[in-house]
Amino acid sequence: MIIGVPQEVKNNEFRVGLTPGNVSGLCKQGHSVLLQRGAGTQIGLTDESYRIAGATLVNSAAEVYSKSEMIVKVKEPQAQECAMLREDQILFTYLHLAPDPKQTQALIDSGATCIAYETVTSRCGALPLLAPMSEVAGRMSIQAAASHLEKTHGGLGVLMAGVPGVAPAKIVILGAGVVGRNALQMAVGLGANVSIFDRDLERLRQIDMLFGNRVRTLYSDSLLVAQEVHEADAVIGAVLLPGAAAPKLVNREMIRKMKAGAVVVDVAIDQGGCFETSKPTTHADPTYEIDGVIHYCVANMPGAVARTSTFALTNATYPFVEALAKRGVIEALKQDQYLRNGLSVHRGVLTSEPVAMAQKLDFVSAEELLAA
Ligand SMILES: NC(=O)C1=CN([C@@H]2O[C@H](COP(=O)(O)OP(=O)(O)OC[C@H]3O[C@@H](n4cnc5c(N)ncnc54)[C@H](O)[C@@H]3O)[C@@H](O)[C@H]2O)C=CC1
Ligand SMILES: CC(=O)C(=O)O
Ligand SMILES: [Mg+2]
Repeated sequence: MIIGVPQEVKNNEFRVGLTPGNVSGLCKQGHSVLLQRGAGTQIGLTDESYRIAGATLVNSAAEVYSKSEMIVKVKEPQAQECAMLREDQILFTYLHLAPDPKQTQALIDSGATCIAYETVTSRCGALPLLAPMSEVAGRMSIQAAASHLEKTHGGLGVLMAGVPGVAPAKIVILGAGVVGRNALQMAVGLGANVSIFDRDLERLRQIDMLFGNRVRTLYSDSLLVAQEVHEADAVIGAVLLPGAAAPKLVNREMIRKMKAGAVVVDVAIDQGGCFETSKPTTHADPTYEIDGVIHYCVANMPGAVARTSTFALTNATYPFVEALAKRGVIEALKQDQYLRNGLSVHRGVLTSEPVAMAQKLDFVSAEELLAA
């Protein structure tokens, strides 16, 4: 198979879909890789290292898209990228379609087969291609909160850890999944006063066993969320209903009642965000203020630590790239129900039920469509 890797075009996005090691593995199996020149240069993955691994370097994204049978990338395709997709092509990347009707329509119109990293599942129902970036973003969320709590960044002027005689910051984490648990680990490490919410009691039990009374585990009840958010110095939004639009746990009224200079970091922004006041921001301009509360809503947080993130992401995605290249998309999807859970759009048909529900569209399940 001819596999194409374009350079990412989203704001301050320096991750790459495949590493030189991945390229070498694919070429040894008889596949060809077309890589846009410069795709990894910014993170120390030189064109020369890709060339030695076996990639053919091309000058433009247009050339990658026009000659490849499968496009492997990182972020959801931007409008100019959707326009280059073809009917017989496979797109393997993050999509985050639920809050994005324009991209959904563009992918349907393209006729391509589009598989979303974020809804591929594992045997136990986890999200193995989302998890590594959630680990990165979860850890970064506390760095972002700590930095924006500083006065020079518009914050309250609070040191996350406090000092002897002065209390540490109060951090509230909404969601105890991968993002939430990684945020928790960092916040506890810094000595913050942390509360974490979820509806999954098993997750809260595991946290309780690990952290004991250093952390408050709380069931996600709206009154309790309102009370904790009111008292918080920083709130991390980390909830997810896989594939669907994020539930809004914090409304405008709750934001208005927060302290001036408090910070909200809405990691769930890629699925529409869990604060009513959230809107996507970029690394170039990561924050805005509403009712005195600093909002950090960067939809590609791991892009800031793109070298770490590229290796973490491709460690998880590469086995699926191999399977798609070896078997072809139809056989790979038929043989692997977990990969099939990632299928979102196939030859002009939407196959994701949560996206269909979020956008009031029709869908056909992947099973039904592939059997036809
Ligand atoms: N902004 C960015 O750069 C990045 C964003 N993300 C996003 O972060 C979000 C979280 O991802 P993960 O932690 O991997 O998901 P996850 O599935 O591991 O965890 C989500 C948690 O939310 C909980 N939850 C659902 N509804 C809830 C409610 N009403 N109240 C409390 N908890 C609730 C679930 O029980 C689950 O434990 C996703 O939207 C993901 O796409 C992930 C990586 C990077
Ligand atoms: C998951 C995601 O949106 C990201 O890594 O950018
Ligand atoms: Mg206020």
